[in-house]
Amino acid sequence: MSRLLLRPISGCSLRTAIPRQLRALSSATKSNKVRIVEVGPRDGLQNEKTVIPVTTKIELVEKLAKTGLRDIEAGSFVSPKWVPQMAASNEILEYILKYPPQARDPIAYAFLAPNSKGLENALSILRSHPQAEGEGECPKPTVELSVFAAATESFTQKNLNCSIAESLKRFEPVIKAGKDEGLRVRAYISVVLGCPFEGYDVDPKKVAEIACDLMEMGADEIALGDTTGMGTAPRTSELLKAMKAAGMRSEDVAMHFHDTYGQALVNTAVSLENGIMSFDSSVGGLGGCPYSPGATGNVSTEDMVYFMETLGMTTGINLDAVVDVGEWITKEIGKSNASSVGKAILGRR
Ligand SMILES: CC(C)(COP(=O)([O-])OP(=O)([O-])OC[C@H]1O[C@@H](n2cnc3c(N)ncnc32)[C@H](O)[C@@H]1OP(=O)([O-])[O-])[C@@H](O)C(=O)NCCC(=O)NCCSC(=O)C[C@@](C)(O)CC(=O)[O-]
Repeated sequence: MSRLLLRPISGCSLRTAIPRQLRALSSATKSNKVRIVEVGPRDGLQNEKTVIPVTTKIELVEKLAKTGLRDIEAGSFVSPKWVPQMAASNEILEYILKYPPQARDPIAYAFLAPNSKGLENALSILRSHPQAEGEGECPKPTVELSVFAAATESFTQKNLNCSIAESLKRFEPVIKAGKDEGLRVRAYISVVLGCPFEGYDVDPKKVAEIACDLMEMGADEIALGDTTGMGTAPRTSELLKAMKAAGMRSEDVAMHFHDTYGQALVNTAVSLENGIMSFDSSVGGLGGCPYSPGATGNVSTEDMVYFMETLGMTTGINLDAVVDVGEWITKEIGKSNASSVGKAILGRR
């Protein structure tokens, strides 16, 4: 890895600018198609203190849908007392079902649900709004559900007001009902590489054990959350080895890196080397978890797309279009654009 240098040649398109040695990493993987899950409308906005109008959130989803992204996490059916910013998620889901955003490819819109109440709120909307066909050539969108566990007791208490065991007991019927409804279900595990309350002392075997439990309950995918951004390359590698040793397949795992310590792309490279092909990111680097003090945003989608494409991976995402969305949303909510690639491209225009 350390021998791989990123030196795009000015004036060339990204694909032709990729130095040959950089292709080594992508050719080490089975396919060069990588899945990027945009979490900006949910993880990116949930921690904002000023109320963001639902019209802005919908506009964000619509703009993202036009960039080639095929997975967009659009909201969260959690208690509004716990996370007030996500209170209008019902309106976002209703809008998506009634007026599917214009998109070239089918898009999966994901919503978090921490318990049966969240699930029922989401399902009642899904049942009362039969999904409209996409307009014209636009394909029909799908809706997915995400539950969210954590690897430490302290974080689980702060985030879900219960123990790890209780949270898993709650998720079982949520996952089952989601699957019975024909929905794809993602299961997050937070603080897998560091906890704001318990520090670096997170056992990779415990993470793998929780992952296996969630898969046995019927989850389609495990998203490993480095909520605090405390992950490092060796510890990411150790975690993924523990997942493999527990029988988890790399195709069932997605990585969700926050960039608080600037290690997200290094950890992404380590994950690629371990066969992971699904990564979360947030436009403009928006984000932070309300129950992880000091945690900043996810790695930005702009940086992730640039990183992947310069490795010779295919994302299907129009980088320039994402850069525009990142600049628009950060201005709209009065934040500075946290994407290095976004700022660099804007600076060169
Ligand atoms: C799970 C609870 C509800 C337990 O919270 P609780 O207070 O123990 O719940 P409760 O069952 O006692 O209910 C309390 C009140 O909330 C209501 N309620 C209960 N459930 C819901 C619901 N689903 N939707 C709407 N309302 C709900 C319920 O009806 C009741 O209302 P009241 O009678 O007082 O008027 C709470 O802890 C909660 O909502 N937590 C969510 C916290 C959260 O959203 N955190 C951020 C997402 S996780 C994350 O960001 C990490 C991730 C995924 O990005 C990955 C990573 O980076 O690591």
